[in-house]
Amino acid sequence: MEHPFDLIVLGAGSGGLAAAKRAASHGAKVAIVEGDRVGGTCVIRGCVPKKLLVYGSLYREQLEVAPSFGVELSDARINAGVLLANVRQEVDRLNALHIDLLAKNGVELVTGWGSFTSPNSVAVSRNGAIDASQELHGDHILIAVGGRPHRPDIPGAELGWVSDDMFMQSSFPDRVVVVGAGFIACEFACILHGLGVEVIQLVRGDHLLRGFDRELSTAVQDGMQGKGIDLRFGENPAALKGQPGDLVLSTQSGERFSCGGVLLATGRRPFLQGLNLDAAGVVLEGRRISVDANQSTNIPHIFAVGDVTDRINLTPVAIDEGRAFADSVFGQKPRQVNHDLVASAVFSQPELATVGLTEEQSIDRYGKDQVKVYRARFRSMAQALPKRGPRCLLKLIVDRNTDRILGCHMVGEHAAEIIQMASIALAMGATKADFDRTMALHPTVSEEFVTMT
Ligand SMILES: Cc1cc2nc3c(=O)[nH]c(=O)nc-3n(C[C@H](O)[C@H](O)[C@H](O)COP(=O)(O)OP(=O)(O)OC[C@H]3O[C@@H](n4cnc5c(N)ncnc54)[C@H](O)[C@@H]3O)c2cc1C
Ligand SMILES: NC(=O)c1ccc[n+]([C@@H]2O[C@H](COP(=O)([O-])OP(=O)(O)OC[C@H]3O[C@@H](n4cnc5c(N)ncnc54)[C@H](O)[C@@H]3O)[C@@H](O)[C@H]2O)c1
Repeated sequence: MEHPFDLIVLGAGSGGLAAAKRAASHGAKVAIVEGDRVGGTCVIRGCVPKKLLVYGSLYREQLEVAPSFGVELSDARINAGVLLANVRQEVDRLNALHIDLLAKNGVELVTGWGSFTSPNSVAVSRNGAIDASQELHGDHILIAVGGRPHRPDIPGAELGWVSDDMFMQSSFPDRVVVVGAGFIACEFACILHGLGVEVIQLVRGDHLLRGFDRELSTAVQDGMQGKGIDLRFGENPAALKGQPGDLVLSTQSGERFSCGGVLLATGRRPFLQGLNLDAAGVVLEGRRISVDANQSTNIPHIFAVGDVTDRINLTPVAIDEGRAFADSVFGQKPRQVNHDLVASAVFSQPELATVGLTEEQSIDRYGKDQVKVYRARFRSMAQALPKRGPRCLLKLIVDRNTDRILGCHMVGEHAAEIIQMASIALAMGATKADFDRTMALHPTVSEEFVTMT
């Protein structure tokens, strides 16, 4: 069979775009198939529009404390509709930019949903119909189809929003119930609260952000509650009733919450619908496509990267996996991705960022006696005049035997920016003595990291 493409990429999101452009730069003939908008989750309905909403949602508090800095503002009003429309405009600009970049890199964009017809061929469908003229053949195929939000299995779940829907609203109602305690639930609870919405957040466990350093998640929790977000622990959703704009969410404990909208932020799952993996012989591990350290599936010329592999579901990870695949297969530069030291942030308010092992993981791995924890908890100088706002928490986890920093964590202003830089030090194997030798930059929040005793 003829193989006109060296590579067919399924999905033009973070991983697929990065892989397609890198493979083309190595001289490969590449087609990328996208059923929705080029840019994928991060650009269209994830990181980018989310962070823009975070920026917008920070203003209300800044305006509230402005008088303590001598700035008198009257008649300030929040118009979430304007913010949402501006965010969508920026998303449109980035979508066009990514389409343009594909053309500039010589990657052929095929619009439609890809579906395997054999291990080397993909049919493309548009509006539910397969375009027979567009069966693509490729020597290599990369599956980069990402994930989708997962709704809980409760009656009326379809009445709730998932994160995708949040960006398409024209305004937000006065009262919203957020279900979940992970990244998306915490980020949107804070965005909505910042935009003046009354937020009730239902958490099925007893704390937010499971899997993060416990002390840090408690600091976020205290900060969010301090702002007025109504956190309800031990609450499981049971049913959703009503109509758009006028909903009642009942919980298994018998509570009923009336609200204008419900955000179901209850996790994401790999999006495998319509891929017809059987025709390619690709096997699944549970709900994800499992790959080896070279991003290869059980079929040697079929690879997968990003959220569909459900490893670390973050944009920079998907991008690096895509590029490592392309460098290895088409660039004669074999390399594997290091998934061990991936910094991450929750853009909640207060913000949390982290790199390396949590205190709990360090103790599990090395034992309590070998782990020393340094922490600083304080109100930052930015809060001195307003006399309000959550406290910062900075934390270093150190291996007593080697003095190496195992984890560096922070809740507070600019946490993500600070931890991004700290992650370089950790990747280089920094010790506590290295941090201590570093002169503090004063007055900053992060200087505490180099003065902890
Ligand atoms: C609300 C939200 C906020 C986020 N914030 C952050 C953040 O701040 N930082 C961060 O690092 N990560 C964040 N993420 C996670 C990040 O967006 C993902 O990890 C990343 O986009 C994964 O990239 P991907 O290439 O695997 O998949 P995606 O970006 O999801 O791209 C997959 C693409 O494949 C397409 N597709 C699916 N099936 C087919 C098919 N059969 N044929 C053709 N095309 C197909 C889809 O339409 C999609 O465009 C966030 C996610 C969400 C939902
Ligand atoms: N800042 C960032 O980097 C960022 C932001 C958003 C999303 N993401 C990525 O997207 C992924 C998905 O985010 P997410 O927040 O949807 O998932 P998550 O896994 O972080 O959180 C899901 C939450 O839903 C709860 N939950 C699940 N099923 C439930 C049910 N039936 N009833 C009640 N609660 C239920 C879980 O207990 C958990 O608190 C993240 O893991 C992350 O990789 C990253």
